[in-house]
Amino acid sequence: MPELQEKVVAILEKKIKLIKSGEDALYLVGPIQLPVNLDGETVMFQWYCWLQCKEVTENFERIIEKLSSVNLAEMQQSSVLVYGDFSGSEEALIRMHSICHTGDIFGSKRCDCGFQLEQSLKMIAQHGAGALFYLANHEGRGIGLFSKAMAYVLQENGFDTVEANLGLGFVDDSRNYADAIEVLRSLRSKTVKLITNNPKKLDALKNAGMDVSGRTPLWGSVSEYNEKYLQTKIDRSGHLAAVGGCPND
Ligand SMILES: Nc1nc2c(ncn2[C@@H]2O[C@H](COP(=O)(O)OP(=O)(O)OP(=O)(O)O)[C@@H](O)[C@H]2O)c(=O)[nH]1
Repeated sequence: MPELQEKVVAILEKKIKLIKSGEDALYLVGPIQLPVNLDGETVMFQWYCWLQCKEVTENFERIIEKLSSVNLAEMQQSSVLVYGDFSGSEEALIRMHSICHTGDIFGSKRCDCGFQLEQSLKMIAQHGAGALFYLANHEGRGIGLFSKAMAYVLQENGFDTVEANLGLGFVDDSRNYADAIEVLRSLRSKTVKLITNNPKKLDALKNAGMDVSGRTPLWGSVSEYNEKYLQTKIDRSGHLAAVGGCPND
């Protein structure tokens, strides 16, 4: 093996972990220090990214070798930002955040995603220990970005968010949390509290056998742009309204 490659493998081997997920492998790389700007303050998170692969091996050299020939930029990879003593602390707050190109990146006010992303990082840091999973294959509640654009066109023509997904031949919500749960399991075995208004996320964790102590709701402010979207979440998607309604609260 050429000297440069040997050096690369020696460094990376110490930072890669194999996690089995059914028949497949999840390769988790990290922790990597990530200084994040939260309201002008620099908050240090530990960042991990994972890759799902058919090949299950602890010979990480093989995985590293393959990277440059697989066009990973054309695919989606998810990651997690961890704060504090995540494995050891008694109480940890977690957020399973579904990617939202328009809300998280552009700051669109049609949804509450950008607000929830920033706010949950602040809540985790304030709490002292926790993790935000950024789930990159969840765009549009699982329909993908192009289809979400189509759904937005339908919404501009009177459809609500659920009708738009159904009208395009999708189910309302096809998100899967299995990978993220495996990664969570590898980082923490103690109880977690979930930041969400969505009971399906709680169920996904509980059904996978995770020890979930409850949830912390997170609603932003209502505006003329997101009013219908937020109301549809409560009326049709089963989200728990800001006041009452959740036995875990
Ligand atoms: N199909 C569709 N997806 C949307 C729309 N607006 C936001 N999203 C996606 O919805 C996902 C976020 O889901 P939400 O239902 O807002 O919230 P949640 O994640 O289920 O629940 P919380 O944990 O309470 O935030 C992200 O993947 C967004 O890309 C929309 O109008 N149509």
